[in-house]
Amino acid sequence: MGRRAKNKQAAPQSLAPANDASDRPSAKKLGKRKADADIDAKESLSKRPAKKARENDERLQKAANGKAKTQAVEKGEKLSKSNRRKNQEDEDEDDASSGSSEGWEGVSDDEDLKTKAKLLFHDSDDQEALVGDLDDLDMDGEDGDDDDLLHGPPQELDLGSDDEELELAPSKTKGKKSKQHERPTKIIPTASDDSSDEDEDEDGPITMANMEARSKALDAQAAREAQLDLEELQQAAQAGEEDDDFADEEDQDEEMDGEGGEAEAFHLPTAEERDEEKKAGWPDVHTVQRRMRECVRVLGSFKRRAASGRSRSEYVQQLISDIANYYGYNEYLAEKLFQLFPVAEAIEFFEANEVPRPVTIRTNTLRTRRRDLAQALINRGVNLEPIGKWTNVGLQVFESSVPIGATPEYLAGHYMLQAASSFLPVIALSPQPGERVLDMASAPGGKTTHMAALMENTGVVFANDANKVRTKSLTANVHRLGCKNVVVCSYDGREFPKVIGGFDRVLLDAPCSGTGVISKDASVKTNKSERDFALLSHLQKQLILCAIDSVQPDSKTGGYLVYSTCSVTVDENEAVVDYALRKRPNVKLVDTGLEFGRPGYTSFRGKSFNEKVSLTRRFYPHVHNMDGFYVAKFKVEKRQKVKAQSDESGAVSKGDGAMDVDAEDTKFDSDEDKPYLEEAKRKHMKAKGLRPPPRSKPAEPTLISVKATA
Ligand SMILES: C[S@@+](CC[C@H](N)C(=O)[O-])C[C@H]1O[C@@H](n2cnc3c(N)ncnc32)[C@H](O)[C@@H]1O
Repeated sequence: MGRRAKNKQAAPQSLAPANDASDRPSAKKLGKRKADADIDAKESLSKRPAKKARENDERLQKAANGKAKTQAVEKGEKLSKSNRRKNQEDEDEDDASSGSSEGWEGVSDDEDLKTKAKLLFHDSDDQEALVGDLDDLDMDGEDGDDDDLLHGPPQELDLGSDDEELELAPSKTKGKKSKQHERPTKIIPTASDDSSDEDEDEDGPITMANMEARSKALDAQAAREAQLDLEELQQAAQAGEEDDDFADEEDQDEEMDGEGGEAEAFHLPTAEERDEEKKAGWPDVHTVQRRMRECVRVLGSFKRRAASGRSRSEYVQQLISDIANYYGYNEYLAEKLFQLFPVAEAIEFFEANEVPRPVTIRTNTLRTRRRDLAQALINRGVNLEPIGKWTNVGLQVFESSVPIGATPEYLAGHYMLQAASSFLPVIALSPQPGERVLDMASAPGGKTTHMAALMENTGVVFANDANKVRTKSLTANVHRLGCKNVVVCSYDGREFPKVIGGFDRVLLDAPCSGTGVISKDASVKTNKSERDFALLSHLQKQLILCAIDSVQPDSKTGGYLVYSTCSVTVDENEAVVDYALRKRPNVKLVDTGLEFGRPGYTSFRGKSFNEKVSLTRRFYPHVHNMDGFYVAKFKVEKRQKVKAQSDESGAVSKGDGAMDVDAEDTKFDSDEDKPYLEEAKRKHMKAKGLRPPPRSKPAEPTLISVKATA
């Protein structure tokens, strides 16, 4: 348990811009934080984009006064996890969104899958490695985390999950009167975000009558926000390097501290000192905070601020080590996540993982309309608002006097409790009425039921999940929501398209590490190792090839695959997509059609990916105030086996519009992952005090699809 995790659980964070113009890090949070709790609380609020700080200064001040009190108490104490949760509940009596995911988790049983996978791949060379992998997962099972690994993060699965579990979800506001003006942050900034408390009172609660007008106002506000963001970005670009501006502020702060005689010169521990410190026990939380702040500051302007003789990597190492300690991650994962962002932004990401995401529901349009649902829930004392203009079925719940997972409307299937990020892959896939669609890893069915609704209960959705136990909650949700076009089945996804193929569209919401949903399942912080990522990536690569092969390229209306995960790591996202592009030249990436999200990486730490990977989209808790998520959309075209033909001049040409596809080259390539898997296994054995076998000789490099150009 990290210092941060022990000591602090803030209220839901700043408003998150939905447009890409504002997809940049806001003020450098940690750098601004003082150990002083009051200031810390204010700064937590200051994470709002600068324009909001300008426009909402008064409102923020008010809010800060309230929050600072609570946080001051929290800061000073070391709380156990349960105490922390309790504290959060008390603190958030007025905060309907916080902590509500607790207790929704579906616990899955992977026995079936493991047995099945062993049977399935017993005969196949390609799959041998996988059988080994699953055995390895068994070893992990000793640590109790193989369930996650095989079945994806439970918290992602919770969000549309089992009824009983939802009913357990505590309503933080039970018995409290709905107070529109005290609502927490929202996923998308809207008109009311920028209005003062008085404005909000004037607007009053949402009713059926004013909902449309309110929606329009939200859209207009979002457009204004986008414009402001753009202006801000332009100003920032003109003003020069942001980090330096920020650092200057810090310098001033420090000078002031110095005047008060409080500032001490910062000493970056050496590697030996760090080791000693670890043995002796970590320094107090204030020291760690200060050190992190200093490291961020120095790394923001290294040449100017670094102590002489100290390298950048020393600061980075210290910072990662402190992040791991402070937020409670294993160092491997802390480093992996840290590497995804610029330094100051990384801190924002880790901070965001300490804060619950807003509670959101998806209207089931098979049963009701959003405005009718909203009105019915408002009448029950639920305080809610449309999520944003990018979805016409989502509602964000701010507070509720009834358990949101047990209202008559919920039981009648009028809505699904579902994370906003989970809407995205379905919006991207955009299944059409009358189509044949496969949801390859579908339990507990949040996305399946969304697709069934978009298809207006026509056509057919094959909802598959390898885990039989989990298909029970899937079936329950399918029934509750009145989906009549869904066929539930339970195969290992890697059996498709042998089981059945020829789909107009396929969704592969892949089993993943869950690094995007750490705020819901903190166990991810410590139970994911290098080996897990290697195994998961391997499984995801196998699944994606099967998903591609299950799409009907001739489909008159579709021919699409959407690949998604609730993880932010490159191994599970861009690397998998890039692999699919290499192995299946008959697919291409297309625009997801999603209005926001950051582009996928085209290069990352020395690895280069297909440049079209920038069409894929990344979503982050600290940027979009939704779970970390990744979405890629492929168009599958006809496979053409065209051998290269030399023209008369001897030059090699391809057939008209054809791709070079060689059956051998496009099989799943276990060899590609083999070294990583082996290395991971060696490390695992070493960690267990076992002697790893000698490294096998690296295989001769193989030629990939180069027949035409050879
Ligand atoms: C991220 S969850 C899916 C969530 C689901 N799409 C939803 O929206 O409710 C991943 C799912 O993959 C399933 N799974 C794991 N390995 C699988 C495999 N080899 N084939 C098919 N499904 C698998 C897990 O049981 C888990 O339910």
